[in-house]
Amino acid sequence: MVYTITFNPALDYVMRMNGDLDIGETNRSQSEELYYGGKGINVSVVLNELGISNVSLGFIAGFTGDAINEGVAKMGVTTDFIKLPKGISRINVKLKASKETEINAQGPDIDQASIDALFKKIDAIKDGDCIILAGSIPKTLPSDIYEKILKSLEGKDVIKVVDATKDLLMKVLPYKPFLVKPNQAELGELFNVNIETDEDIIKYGRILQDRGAINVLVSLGKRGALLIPETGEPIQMGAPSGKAVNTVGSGDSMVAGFLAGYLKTKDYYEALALGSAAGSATAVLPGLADKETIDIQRQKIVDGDFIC
Ligand SMILES: Nc1ncnc2c1ncn2[C@@H]1O[C@H](COP(=O)(O)OP(=O)(O)O)[C@@H](O)[C@H]1O
Ligand SMILES: O=P(O)(O)OC[C@H]1O[C@](O)(COP(=O)(O)O)[C@@H](O)[C@@H]1O
Repeated sequence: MVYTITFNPALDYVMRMNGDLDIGETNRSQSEELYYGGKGINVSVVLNELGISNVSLGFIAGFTGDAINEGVAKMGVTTDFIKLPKGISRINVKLKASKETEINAQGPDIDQASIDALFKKIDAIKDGDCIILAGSIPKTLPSDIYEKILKSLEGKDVIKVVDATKDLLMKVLPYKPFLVKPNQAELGELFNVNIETDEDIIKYGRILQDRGAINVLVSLGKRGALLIPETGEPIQMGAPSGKAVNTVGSGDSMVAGFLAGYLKTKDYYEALALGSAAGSATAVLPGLADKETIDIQRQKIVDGDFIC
C-alpha cells in the first residue's frame, strides 16, 4: 500500500485579482476557489487519478479539518486522519494578482497522544509499501519527526519519498529516501547559495546523493525538471506546453506522477515523463491534475512540444 502523510493539511483559498495587489490597502478579488490541500493530500489525490490507490494519513482539526477529510474522501482517496482535540486545520491564502503571493498558515497544535496515534498507524507499514512525507510541520511538532518516522521504518523494505525543505529534508538523508524533490530555490536554500545553472543543480543534487538520497528530482517550474538518478547521467525534461492557470500543487503532482510512473514501469525516464506530465497538468488547470489532462501533457512530451 502507498501512504502519504500530511502533518499540516490545509484548505487552499485561491483569490484571483485584476492587476496588482495593493499592500496596505483594501483589495477586492474578481473570483475565488477553494481546494483541499497540503502536500501529502495533493500527492494522494493525483496518485489516485493515476490509478495508484493510497491512504492519506496526518492530522486534521475542527470544522476545516472535517471539510478536508470529507472532500478528499469524496475524491476517492482513502483517508485515515487523526482528529486533533483542539484548533482548526489551516486555510492557506493564494493571491493571484499580477504576481502570485502565498500565505501559508502555521496550523493547529498537535498533542502527544495524537503523535503516538500516528506512530501506531506507521507501525503497520510493512515490506513492499511506500510512504511519502510531504510539507511543513506545525511548530508544536518535534522538529525531528520526519527522522523519527524514517528511523521507525528501518529494517523494512519500504520506498520512502520526502518532499520538504531546509533541515527537515537535510536530516532525513541518512535514511536513504528513494526520492527527494526540491525545486531550484529550495535546493539553493539547503546550501545557502543561489543556484543559477544546470551544472550547479547537478553539483548540489549530487551532494544530496552523497549524503544518502537515492534519486534527486529538481523541479524548475516552467523550465521543467532535472533528474539525477541513482545511476547514470542526469536527465533533463522540459515542461510540456500549455498556459499556466494555477501552479499550486504542481510540485506535489510531479512527485505523484514520478512515483506512479516508477511503480508501473521501474524506469526512471518514464517516471520523469509522467511526473512532468502530472506537474504541468496541474499548472494548466484551476485545480489538481486529472487523468485526461495528464494523458494530454504526456503525449506532448512524446511529440517534443515543450514550453522552452
Ligand atoms: N508555469 C508552468 N507551466 C507549465 N508547467 C509548469 C509550470 N510550473 C510548474 N510546471 C510543471 O510542474 C513541475 C513542478 O513545478 P515547480 O513549480 O517546479 O514545483 P514546486 O510547486 O514544488 O515549486 C515542473 O517541473 C513543470 O513540469
Ligand atoms: O506544508 P507547506 O510547506 O506549508 O505547504 C502547503 C501548501 O503547499 C501545497 O501543497 C502546494 O505545494 P506545491 O505548490 O509546492 O506543490 C498547497 O496545497 C499547500 O497550501
